[in-house]
Amino acid sequence: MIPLVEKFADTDIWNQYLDYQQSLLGETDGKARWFFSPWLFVECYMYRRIHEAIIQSPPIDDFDVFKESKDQNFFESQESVIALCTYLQELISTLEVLDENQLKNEFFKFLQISLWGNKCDLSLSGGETSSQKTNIITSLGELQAFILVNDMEHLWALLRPGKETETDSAAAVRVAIVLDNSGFELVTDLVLAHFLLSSRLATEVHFYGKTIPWFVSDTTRRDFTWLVEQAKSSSDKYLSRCGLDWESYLKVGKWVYHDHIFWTLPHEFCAMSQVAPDLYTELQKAHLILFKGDLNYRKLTGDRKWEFTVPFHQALNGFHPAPLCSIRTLKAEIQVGLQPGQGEELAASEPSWLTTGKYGIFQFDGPL
Ligand SMILES: O=P(O)(O)OC[C@H]1O[C@](O)(CO)[C@@H](O)[C@@H]1O
Ligand SMILES: [Mn+2]
Repeated sequence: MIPLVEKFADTDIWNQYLDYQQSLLGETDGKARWFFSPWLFVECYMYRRIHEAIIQSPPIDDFDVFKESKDQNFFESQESVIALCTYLQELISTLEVLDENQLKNEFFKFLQISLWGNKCDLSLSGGETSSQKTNIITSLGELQAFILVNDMEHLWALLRPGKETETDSAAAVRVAIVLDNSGFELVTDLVLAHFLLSSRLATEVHFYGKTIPWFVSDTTRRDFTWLVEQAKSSSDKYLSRCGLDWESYLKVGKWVYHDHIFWTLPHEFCAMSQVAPDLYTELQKAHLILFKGDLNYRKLTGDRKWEFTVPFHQALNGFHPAPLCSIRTLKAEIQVGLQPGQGEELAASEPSWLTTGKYGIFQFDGPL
């Protein structure tokens, strides 16, 4: 693990972190290196080194090596994307007549769509195609059995109409979504955000993406804008309707896209208030923060070898800008907040339960 040389916004922080990792090693350990240093660190470092190679190579210094596969994932998921947008637009026209229970059911549906959308990342599949080919809405029922931690009720309690915390019905309700993968997963997140606004469960949604190409399929500002443009220019009337709505949400500021270098640093999130206090302050403005995906979960929990039953709140190690929820399919060998015996039982019947993306969680850490 050699220091970064090319001057970039995060170069110094990265090199300090390399020194820090080296300082954790004993005299006989040698240099920090692949297969020896913590996986979270070396894996992030690999993607940052790819970026270093690119920025050292004008005129392709803003080339995104993963762009083509991200775009392909979106195109290959067309049918599912259209099915989702059709469902959403038709639902919106009936929203006024839904009672509270029906609204809650729809909210839960969009949350689950966003959860299973996280199966579609390109890092786990080694860059091989990982698009969504079936209609996810009709599969939600059978997938429910694979949700290991389900705190959706807490999210409802936090956002539902007439919630206890509501003093002024016109008050702003900000939901933050820390994005993960572009392509199909991003569509599921946008559809969820669209539903939140249309149903007035939220008044503004803030998205957080990556400043550089990351873990193959993660969303950058360019991916985000590209996807909205693609939707807009689609020949499908529901998808193009969604694209137009998304564009206008962005224009009027009901949707805001933010990037910050912190998301592509190797630090766990409990270091955010120190390393990126401005971002921490920004997140504190949210009523609820949704963290999408596996890598965010690893960073939330510090990617440590926690016991399965350790409370989520403890694993967060003081990270609590606002009530937050991880929405993640399991792809890495870490999981906290399970019932006693739950992890052991799964391990006995299915040794790869932690890494295949088959299982999912909605894991919530509420108001303090
Ligand atoms: O896109 P996600 O859900 O963060 O998944 C990425 C995951 O894939 C891997 O790169 C490989 O399993 C993990 O390191 C990482 O946590
Ligand atoms: Mn990802």
